[in-house]
Amino acid sequence: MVLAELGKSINAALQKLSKAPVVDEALVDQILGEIAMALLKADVNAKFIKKLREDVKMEFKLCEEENINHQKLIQKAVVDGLTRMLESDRKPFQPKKGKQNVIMFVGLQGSGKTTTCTKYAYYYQKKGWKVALVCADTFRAGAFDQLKQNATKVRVPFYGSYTEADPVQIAQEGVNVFKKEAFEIIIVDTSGRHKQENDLFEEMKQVEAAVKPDDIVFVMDSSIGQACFDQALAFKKAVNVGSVIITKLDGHAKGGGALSAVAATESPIVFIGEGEHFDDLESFEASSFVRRLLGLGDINKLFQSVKDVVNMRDQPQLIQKLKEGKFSIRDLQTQFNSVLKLGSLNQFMSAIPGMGSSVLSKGNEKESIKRIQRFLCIMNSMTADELDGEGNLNFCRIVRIAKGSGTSIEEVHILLDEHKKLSKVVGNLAKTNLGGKRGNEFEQLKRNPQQMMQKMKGAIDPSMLQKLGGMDNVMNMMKQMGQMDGIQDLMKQMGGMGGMPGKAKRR
Ligand SMILES: Nc1nc2c(ncn2[C@@H]2O[C@H](COP(=O)(O)OP(=O)(O)OP(=O)(O)O)[C@@H](O)[C@H]2O)c(=O)[nH]1
Repeated sequence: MVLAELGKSINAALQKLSKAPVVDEALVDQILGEIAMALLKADVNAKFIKKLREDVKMEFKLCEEENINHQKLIQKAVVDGLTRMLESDRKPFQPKKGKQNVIMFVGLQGSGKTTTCTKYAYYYQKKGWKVALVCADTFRAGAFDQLKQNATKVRVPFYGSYTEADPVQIAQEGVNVFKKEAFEIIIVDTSGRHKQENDLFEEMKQVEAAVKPDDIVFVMDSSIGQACFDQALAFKKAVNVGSVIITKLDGHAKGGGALSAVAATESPIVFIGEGEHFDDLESFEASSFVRRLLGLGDINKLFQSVKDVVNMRDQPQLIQKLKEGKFSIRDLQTQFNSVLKLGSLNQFMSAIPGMGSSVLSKGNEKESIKRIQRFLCIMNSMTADELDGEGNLNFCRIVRIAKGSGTSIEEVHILLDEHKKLSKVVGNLAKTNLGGKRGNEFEQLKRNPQQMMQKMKGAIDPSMLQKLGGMDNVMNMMKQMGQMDGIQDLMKQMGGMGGMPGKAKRR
């Protein structure tokens, strides 16, 4: 069961609450049973599931008599329970600027340790840190070459040896060299090992003693399932693990093992790996993760992605057009090009409440990107008039565009339909004037949620409202947006991105 399926199963169980005429203890027990089954299938440890059931049940009992929305209450209790499971009491290690932070990576063979070391190096290098890599893996033939190639690709200095067989010596020498050169983050990649390999565990302890790391990161492959707990525990017992990185969450991972790793190591998850590229590393925040898992959307992440990629000063014309409710095929083309700049399309899509069902998010990440690329091919085959028009193309033109782009007539129709839907959303949002001439109106509305709700209800197409997860979800988005800086700019951007299935950008 992949993570998205876990989210779907939990949601399906929760939906029953909203359909039931009466929410009583028996129904709650049945729903919790279904959620427990879904979590078990996703490799979540039975002990945690039991605790979650107890917590949710207690929450329900406390409020059973009250006249409140029980579906919301239980959904919140499930979200909170899962979030608590994924959080550790221990604060994640934060490297200190201007200091020499030594980070040692440990993990099982093939867990993605070497790849993750490089991702970690690249992540900090992009943020302006002086980063270096040391290869202390003398166990696996080719490990040094792999790290060397990776380091070269991301232009991070590296240290290793083809001749020296003692990993402890290499680790120590490498760390000393980079410390002298005032590198701020020195990453030590160690040999991968199995739990049973006592010699290698001993070696890991010696490397730890030699380089005295500021943090030890345990890298765990999310697909190893229920074995996670024991494996993580074995590493924790051997060395002072301080952080966890879960890899391969993009694949057919069950994900539940992540919970076990947190419990066994008593250490926080700091990042998750979601692909083989060096920028497929995402900093981890438990509540965002759970909200995305359950398809509830994560508006903070959405805006961060938008802020990361979209420089609004570069798009004044687009913003002006959006204010006026205009959205041409060329605008769609601009947005699709931005989508491809974002780290991950599906991550971005999952941050938009209710957007999981869009044509652009169907299938896996690669399929979605491919679909966008094909849409871009279609748009590249259009004339300037067609790009700047409103998308009312006659059949002859559609046939010509399909032929010219090497796609099909059906695909051109799908693109035009998507564009039509989006233009409608943009038009409706413009009608609300959320980013328009009377900019202060939004400020006033923000202070009056009831009035805001009425305005939004009238302005948004009912089917789009459903896509956005209903009025409550939209209001939640509003609330979250209200707490953010540059809210009006972001609202304008939502006009451009909004409703727009798949506005991710690839860096
Ligand atoms: N899909 C996916 N693949 C990953 C991810 N992280 C690593 N991989 C792949 O997993 C495989 C093993 O990764 P390595 O980095 O070589 O693993 P390792 O733990 O260093 O291996 P040892 O040196 O043998 O211990 C490679 O093919 C990586 O490209 C991820 O987040 N997602």
